[in-house]
Amino acid sequence: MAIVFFVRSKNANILRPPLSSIAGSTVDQAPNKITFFEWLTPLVASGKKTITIRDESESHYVPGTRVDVHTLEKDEYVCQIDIVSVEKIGFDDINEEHAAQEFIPLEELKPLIREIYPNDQDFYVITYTLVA
Ligand SMILES: CC(=O)Nc1ccn([C@H]2C[C@H](O)[C@@H](CO)O2)c(=O)n1
Repeated sequence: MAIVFFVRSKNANILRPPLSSIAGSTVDQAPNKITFFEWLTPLVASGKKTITIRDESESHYVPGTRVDVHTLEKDEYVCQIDIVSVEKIGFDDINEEHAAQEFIPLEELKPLIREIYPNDQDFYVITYTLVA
């Protein structure tokens, strides 16, 4: 059983859970590394690509945390990103807006996701910002 202590916000007279226990993932346990296919890393490092769509096993990133980006193939460090949000999405709901944020045409993005994850229906849109 998890016990969550509430703290009084400095800015408002409301009680909120401490940031370390929001959404079931704690900042302490948050992953601090993400890998991308090497061919995609220039898009991440230039700030052109601002989301990635992953399966449940790679969905445990925590908004507000900073993550090191490495290449999948050689595990080379590329840059850092700050996680903004992690939102569940069905494969059928992936649309042109996601494609623009992925910086990949939709007609390429959906087959790519299907190739990586042949059997999944549920995915997670991880939105991030490049750390300057
Ligand atoms: C291990 C693994 O699956 N790594 C992945 C998965 C996906 N991507 C990219 C490809 C697309 O841009 C989006 C959508 O899945 O994420 C990746 O770079 N590495």
